[in-house]
Amino acid sequence: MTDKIPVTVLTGYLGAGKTTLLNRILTEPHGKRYAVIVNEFGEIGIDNELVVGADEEVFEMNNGCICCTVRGDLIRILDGLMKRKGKFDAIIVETTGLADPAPVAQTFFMDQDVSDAARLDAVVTVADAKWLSDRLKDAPEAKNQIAFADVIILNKIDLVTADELAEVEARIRAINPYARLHRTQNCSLPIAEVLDRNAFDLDRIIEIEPDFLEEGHHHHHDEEMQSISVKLDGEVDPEKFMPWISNLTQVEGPNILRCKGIVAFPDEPKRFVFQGVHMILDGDVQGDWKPGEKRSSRVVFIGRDLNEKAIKEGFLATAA
Ligand SMILES: Nc1nc2c(ncn2[C@@H]2O[C@H](COP(=O)(O)OP(=O)(O)OP(=O)(O)O)[C@@H](O)[C@H]2O)c(=O)[nH]1
Repeated sequence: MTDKIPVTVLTGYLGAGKTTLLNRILTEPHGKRYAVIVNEFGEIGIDNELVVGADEEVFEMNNGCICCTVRGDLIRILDGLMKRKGKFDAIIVETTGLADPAPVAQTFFMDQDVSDAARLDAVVTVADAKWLSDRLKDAPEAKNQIAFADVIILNKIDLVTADELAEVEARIRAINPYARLHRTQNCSLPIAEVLDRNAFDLDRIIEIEPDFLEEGHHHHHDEEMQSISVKLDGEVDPEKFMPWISNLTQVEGPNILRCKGIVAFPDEPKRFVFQGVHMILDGDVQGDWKPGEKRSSRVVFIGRDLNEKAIKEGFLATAA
C-alpha cells in the first residue's frame, strides 16, 4: 500500500441516500479525520447544511455538475487538501445524483498532481430500491453509476416487497456483476464495507469504457432536467406551507425527482428541513438557527416538465 490519501467517490441517483450514508459515516466513532467534498445540482446550497459537521471540513461545489463544469474546482480543492497532507486520513467526494462517475474517477488518473498524492479507493453507489428500475430506463447517469460501482448499496429496502427487491437486484447484476452489493435501510452497514476498500479496478473500468484514460470525455446532461431554486427572504407560514408542499408533491410527484428545502417558521427556534423523492415527503425540525443568522427560507426542486412559474409563485405565497 502507498501513503497516498484514499478517496471514496460516493455516487447514486437523486435521492437514493448518499447524504444519509455520509452522515452515518461521519457520526460513527471511527477516530479518523475525513475531508468531505459535496457537489450539488441546484443554485442554492442545501446539501452541505444537511451534512452533519463534526470535525470534518465540508467543501461545497455548487456551480454546476462535478463531472462537467466544475471538474477544475474538484482538482483545485483536491490540490489544496493534498498540501495539507497528514491532516486527513481520507477524502470523501459526494457527487450530485446527476453526475456521471466516469469523469470524476478519471480525475484521479489524468491529473498528475492529484494522482501523485491521492488514490481512488472505491466508487460507492447508493441505489434506491424503489425507483432504480425506472431510472435505469430513462436516466443514463443511473446506469453508469451502477456500472462504475465497486460497492453498491441497495437502499430503501423497506419500501419494496421481496419480489421487487429481487427484481431490482437482478437488473443491477445484469449491469454490474462484480461490485459487492449490500441491501440496506437508511444505509445502515458497517463503515468498513464502504471506506478503505482498495477496490477500484482500473482494468475493469477500461473494459466498460475503453477511452477512460483519454482526455475529452464529455457527459451530456439530460437537457430536460430542470433545477428550480426559490429563496424567500423571511419566514413561511406552516399553515400555508405544509398544504402547498404536500399538494405539490402529490400532484407533480411523478415529475419531481428530488426536492428539498430549509425553511423558517415563526416562533420556531429550529430550522424546518424537508426533502422528498417523487411523492414521498419527509420533514422535521433540525438544528437551531444560529444567533444573528438571517431566518430565510429556500427550496429546490429537480425534475422534468415542472411549472417553474407556478412553483415559484406557490412558494412565495406561503410567506408568513
Ligand atoms: N424509506 C426510506 N427512506 C430513506 C432511506 N434512506 C434514506 N431515506 C430518505 O430518502 C431521502 C433522500 O435521502 P438522501 O440521503 O438525502 O439522498 P441523496 O442521495 O443524498 O439525495 P441527493 O443528494 O439529493 O441526490 C431522505 O428523505 C431520507 O430520509 C431508507 O432506507 N428508507
